[in-house]
Amino acid sequence: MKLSQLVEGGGEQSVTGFAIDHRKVAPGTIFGAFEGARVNGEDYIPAAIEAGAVAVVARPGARVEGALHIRDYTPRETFARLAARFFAPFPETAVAVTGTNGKTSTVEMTRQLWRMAGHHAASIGTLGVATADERVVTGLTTPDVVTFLSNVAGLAREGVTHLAFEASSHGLSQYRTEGLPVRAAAFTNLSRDHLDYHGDMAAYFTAKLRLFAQVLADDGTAVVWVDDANSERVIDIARERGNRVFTVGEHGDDLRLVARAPTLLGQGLTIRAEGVDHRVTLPLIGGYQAANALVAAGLVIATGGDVAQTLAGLARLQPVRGRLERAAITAGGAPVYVDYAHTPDAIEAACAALRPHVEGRLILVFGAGGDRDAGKRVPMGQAAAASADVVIVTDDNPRTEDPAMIRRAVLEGAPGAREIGDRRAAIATAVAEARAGDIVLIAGKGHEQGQIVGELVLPFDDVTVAREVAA
Ligand SMILES: CC(=O)N[C@H]1[C@@H](OP(=O)(O)OP(=O)(O)OC[C@H]2O[C@@H](n3ccc(=O)[nH]c3=O)[C@H](O)[C@@H]2O)O[C@H](CO)[C@@H](O)[C@@H]1O[C@H](C)C(=O)N[C@@H](C)C(=O)N[C@H](CCC(=O)O)C(=O)O
Ligand SMILES: Nc1ncnc2c1ncn2[C@@H]1O[C@H](COP(=O)(O)OP(=O)(O)OP(=O)(O)O)[C@@H](O)[C@H]1O
Ligand SMILES: N[C@H](CCC[C@H](N)C(=O)O)C(=O)O
Ligand SMILES: [Mg+2]
Repeated sequence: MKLSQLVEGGGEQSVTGFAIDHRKVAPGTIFGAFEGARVNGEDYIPAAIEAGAVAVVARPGARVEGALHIRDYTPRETFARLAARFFAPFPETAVAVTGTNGKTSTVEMTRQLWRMAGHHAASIGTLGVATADERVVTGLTTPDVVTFLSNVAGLAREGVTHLAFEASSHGLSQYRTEGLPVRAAAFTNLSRDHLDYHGDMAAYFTAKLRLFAQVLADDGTAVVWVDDANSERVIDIARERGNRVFTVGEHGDDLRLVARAPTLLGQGLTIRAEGVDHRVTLPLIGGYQAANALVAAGLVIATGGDVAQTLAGLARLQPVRGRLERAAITAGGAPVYVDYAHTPDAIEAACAALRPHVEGRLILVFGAGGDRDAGKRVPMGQAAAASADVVIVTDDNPRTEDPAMIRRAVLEGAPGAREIGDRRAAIATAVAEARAGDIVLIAGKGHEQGQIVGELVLPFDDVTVAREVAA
């Protein structure tokens, strides 16, 4: 592709790729120079040009000498749109999911439902880039724009026609997924997280709302979990733009959860759609998993899926890695679950999911991450104290912070809790103390394969450790 084909004023040079990191620039690259949270990418413009950049997308005030300056006050957006034109074509049906909790679960379930309907489907999110056959980990929930668009194009080349991806608030505010037509966008819920990055709840919500205000295609559908206090805002935005709105939940108009009854290994759901009641047994426990399954079904139906077939498919959903995953049974006969709850709301939801199955005590092991929203630590402690019977506070990715200080904040919210910093020892204690009728919940790390201490990632997997100490 020639530069002139991408931008007005561009010359006849060949464009060979896109980069947002000057270290990845090769001859023919278009470089995106953005102000970041850590450094200013504009400082690397000379080095990028030295390495062969033919054009630089940057703010009008940036100094660009020796390459075409593509000027824009929101350079990330322009960069993404140009990159999308370069990387296209993409899968014809792409849908996005945002919300504080439930994105990974929903995109995984959407992919599974599409596959059951015979589509070649993929998902992109915290668990990586996944198709029915393989999974490649990217490290971020919403990868950077170049990684994202090149992967999406790669999926299309492999024959993928249906893609569900997670739109994190960081990803939305950094325009990591712009330029790809989004046929349907889902909202799961909003609660406290990431205020270290966004500052306050209003800014955090605004970042998420951009999915509906700007990213969703003009003729796309907003799929909204209506039983969240913040859903009304999402619906208002979609209506103002003239988008179709598809509501899901106990108060949903399109998929109404009429009844939900926990069974030993799952739950019976009655879902009303187009005036007809569909009864399905979801093979997953917990209200939150029912919610995510319904939103996934909403996305599939909103993009052309058959209602009865899609709802019937819910009965065949496979568990999502690290989300209420049953890891082991203790010698005393208590089941041990691993879950990815790392917000106050998620801790409450994960405990509520298990509560109907607890005859004795719910024993919770969890911690809060370092270099992340410090303000969620006390509320996480409070949620734990209110939802579990025995609470053990431990470490979860202290990163560059002092783990004892993180635990102290969590314990402020859960004064009756025990403190065992070493995560393996904490899990071992919970497992040893559990009796028949109790349930152990290990929260916060889910699928994660490491404990991040300083700059080091020490191998650690809650499921494996639970099995080892329960053996
Ligand atoms: C806070 C945050 O979102 N940071 C991400 C973001 O950084 P940034 O744009 O602020 O970048 P910066 O490091 O200040 O650098 C500015 C610019 O200079 C460029 N640069 C920088 C250094 C250099 O030598 N040369 C160079 O060109 C960078 O590529 C960047 O474009 O862009 C970087 C490049 O794509 C990401 O690697 C980085 O993720 C960091 C590692 C991170 O930890 N992100 C987490 C918080 C995150 O994004 N999480 C969300 C949500 C998680 C969830 O709850 O699901 C996610 O989607 O994963
Ligand atoms: N719909 C929901 N309502 C409340 N809590 C939920 C919901 N879905 C998931 N959770 C909780 O959040 C945890 C993380 O779920 P999931 O990974 O699907 O969310 P996510 O939005 O992708 O998270 P992340 O922001 O880390 O990417 C789950 O393990 C569970 O404890
Ligand atoms: N994507 C989330 C995951 C947090 C998981 C928890 N284990 C932690 O490290 O806080 C984040 O980066 O904030
Ligand atoms: Mg996720």
